[in-house]
Amino acid sequence: MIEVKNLYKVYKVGDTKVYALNGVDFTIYKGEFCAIVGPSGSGKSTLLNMMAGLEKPSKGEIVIGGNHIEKLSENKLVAFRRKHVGFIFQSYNLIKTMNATENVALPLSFRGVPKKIRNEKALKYIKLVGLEKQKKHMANEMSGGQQQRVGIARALAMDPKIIFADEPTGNLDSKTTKEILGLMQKIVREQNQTLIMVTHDNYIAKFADRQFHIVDGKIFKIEEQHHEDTEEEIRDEEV
Ligand SMILES: Nc1ncnc2c1ncn2[C@@H]1O[C@H](COP(=O)(O)OP(=O)(O)OP(=O)(O)O)[C@@H](O)[C@H]1O
Repeated sequence: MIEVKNLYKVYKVGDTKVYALNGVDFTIYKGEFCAIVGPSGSGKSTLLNMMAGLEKPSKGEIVIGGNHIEKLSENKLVAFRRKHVGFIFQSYNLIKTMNATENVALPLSFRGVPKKIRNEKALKYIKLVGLEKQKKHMANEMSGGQQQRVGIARALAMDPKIIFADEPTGNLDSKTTKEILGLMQKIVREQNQTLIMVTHDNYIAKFADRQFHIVDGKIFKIEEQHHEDTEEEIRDEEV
């Protein structure tokens, strides 16, 4: 699904060069839930932004579904993101004066989907994330965990090939964090979606099928997680 080859991103700060990405290589397969995990400043957001086509690499290749996205023009990148990519943010970014279902339906209206179809679709995904009872609740009448479920439903309703999540549970308590990560695992499995999550937290990264550990702009370890074992481990650990 995504091939990253020999990827570099160098920022110039005054006279010095910051190597935010320093030769990154990996492949992510369709249907995988991957975590990019590393400390603050290690290059996680830079890597995510590059894979999502939000920033251009200094060197290297990013091939998504056969397309070299580092070679696309800005207009083509916008079209690529609209068609293939979904985002889940830490801060949810919901419209406060709209209810849960309307928030999920909104991006579909930008795509020109007729009202009846977008409402049906929005409701389907609201149900999938377990919010049927709250479907008419305004965004600001919901808990953080419920708002993040709406954020997940909103990303999924666009049928993206790839979903990027940047610290998606950053504002949530430990119980809700587990619920949201469990939901993300379940959805990736059921819908055969590809999900890439960025986090600084090793515990959170364990919910992914594979973890890419990054430090100083380099991937130094790729770890596979067998979730039958993880559940035990996770139960024993503090969040
Ligand atoms: N626009 C920029 N200009 C200059 N340096 C940048 C820029 N963006 C990022 N950097 C530098 O690149 C490195 C990687 O930053 P990045 O934001 O990717 O790290 P991160 O792992 O996502 O950190 P955090 O967890 O704190 O968000 C850091 O040293 C940062 O200071």
